[in-house]
Amino acid sequence: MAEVVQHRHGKARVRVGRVWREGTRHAFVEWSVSVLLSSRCDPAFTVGDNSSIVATDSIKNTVYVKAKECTAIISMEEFAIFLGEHFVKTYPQVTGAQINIIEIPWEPITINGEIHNHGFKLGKGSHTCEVTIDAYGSAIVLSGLEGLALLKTTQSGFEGFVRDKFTLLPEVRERILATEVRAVWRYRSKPSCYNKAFETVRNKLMDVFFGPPVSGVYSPSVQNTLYLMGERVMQRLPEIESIKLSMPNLHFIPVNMPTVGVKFDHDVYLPTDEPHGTIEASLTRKSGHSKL
Ligand SMILES: O=c1[nH]c(=O)c2[nH]c(=O)[nH]c2[nH]1
Repeated sequence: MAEVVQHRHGKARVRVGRVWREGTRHAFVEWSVSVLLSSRCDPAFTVGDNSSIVATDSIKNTVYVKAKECTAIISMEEFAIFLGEHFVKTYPQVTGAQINIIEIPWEPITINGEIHNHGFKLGKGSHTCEVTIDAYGSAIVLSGLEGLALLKTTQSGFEGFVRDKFTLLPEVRERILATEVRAVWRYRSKPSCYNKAFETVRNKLMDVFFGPPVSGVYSPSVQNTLYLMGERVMQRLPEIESIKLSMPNLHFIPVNMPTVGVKFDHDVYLPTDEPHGTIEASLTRKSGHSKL
C-alpha cells in the first residue's frame, strides 16, 4: 500500500487568441496557456474516486471564459493572476494553481509610418535565393521570402463556395485571416539591387494583404488575396518574370461555448496550425510561361 505524496493535474498549451476592438483600432494577443492545479483529490489516485477532480476539460474551458471576461486589454501576467485566483477561490479542494503562459510575439503593422488598425505580423521573414549557372555562365536567379506570418483581425470572409453533404463551414463576412507567406520569384533581368528588390517585394506583399492603415481592404478568400499580392509585385517590379506564392490558411476558430459563458462575439478564438488550408499559385507575365 503506497502513499501519494505529491500530485497535480491541469491542461497544457491551451491556445487562445483574444481581440479587443476599441472603435476601429484592434488590439490582439495570442497566448499558449498551461494550468496545473494542486488539489486535495488523493482518492482519485488511490481508489478511483473522481468526486473532487476539476476535469482538465473544464480547466481548458475556464481559460476561454476568463479570456472572454477580460473586456479590456490585459498583460499575460495579470491574466495569469486572474485565472489562478479563480481556481483557488472557486474550489475548496484546490490548494494552489501554477499558470504558465507564452505570448506569440504578434506586433502591429506599420505602413508608411502609420500604425495599421487591424494588421499584425510575426518577425520579418527570411530572404532566400537559388541561383543556377549553366556551362555558358548564364544564371537563373530565384529569390524568395519565407516565414512571414501575417494576421488581420477583420476585413476577411469566405462565402459562396460549394455546399454539399460534406460541408459544415458557415459562410462568413467577418473572420481572422492569418497566414505564413512563402514566395519565390524569378528575375527576367537583373534589378539594380537584389536586396532593394527583395524589400520592395516584401512591402508590396504586406501592403496588398493589409490594405490602407485605417480602412484595410476586404479579402473574399486567401485565393483572391494571394493573386492580388502576386499581381501587384509583378506590376511594381518589371524585372520579375514570375512569382509563386504559398499561403497556408492558419485557422482561428471562433470559441462559442454559450453553456459555460462564452458566446462568440468576434473576440475569443482558438488558433490552430494543424490542419491548415493550403493555398498556392504561380503567376507569370502574360507572354511567358512560369518556370518556377
Ligand atoms: O480563403 C479561404 N479559401 C478556401 O479555399 C477555404 N476553405 C476553407 O475551409 N476556408 C477557406 N478560406
